[in-house]
Amino acid sequence: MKPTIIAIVGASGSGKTYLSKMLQEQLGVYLIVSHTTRPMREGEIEGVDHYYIKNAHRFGRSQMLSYTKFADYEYFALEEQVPPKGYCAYVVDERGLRFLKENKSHKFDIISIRVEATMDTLLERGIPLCRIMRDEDREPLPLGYYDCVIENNGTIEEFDMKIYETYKKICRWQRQR
Ligand SMILES: Nc1ncnc2c1ncn2[C@@H]1O[C@H](COP(=O)(O)OP(=O)(O)OP(=O)(O)O)[C@@H](O)[C@H]1O
Repeated sequence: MKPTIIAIVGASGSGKTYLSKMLQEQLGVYLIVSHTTRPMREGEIEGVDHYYIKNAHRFGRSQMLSYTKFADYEYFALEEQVPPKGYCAYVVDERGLRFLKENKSHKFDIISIRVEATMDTLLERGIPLCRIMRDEDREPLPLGYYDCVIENNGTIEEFDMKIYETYKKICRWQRQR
């Protein structure tokens, strides 16, 4: 069986990082850490949140699992970061997900999760407006494009529960393949 990549997509501040850390820490899913040319934000850690690099030139496109340019910064992961079997989680944007599905489906099973949060929710959680506005650069995909959609407008406990249920569903699908 091919390795399964759980690709996580959502607006800035919607809860993608939280979801990926839940999968990693509570459910033992391997997490693919992206490389990025974006500067490190306060509180972020090299190798945990991203690998922070000056430019992507020394990495060939053929080595890349997925590549995207977002708000003038490059983001990518390498194919060699995918474990040889089992599940891994990967936070990507819409362009990255399309690239993955179109170019890597012969090597990996790609299951996408969309995290949805309203503008009111993002503002209530204190997500800075500049982070929300950056999302204008995104190329939205219809909700039907995703395998799973998680609405994250409630409490963190509700989100935890939805994450757990979604992961169980993905495991069930993969067992039945
Ligand atoms: N249901 C929730 N209730 C309260 N806080 C939440 C909930 N979901 C996520 N958060 C918090 O909202 C903040 C933003 O979440 P997170 O960092 O996971 O977003 P993100 O989608 O990864 O954002 P970005 O793309 O900008 O990195 C975090 O502090 C997270 O802990």
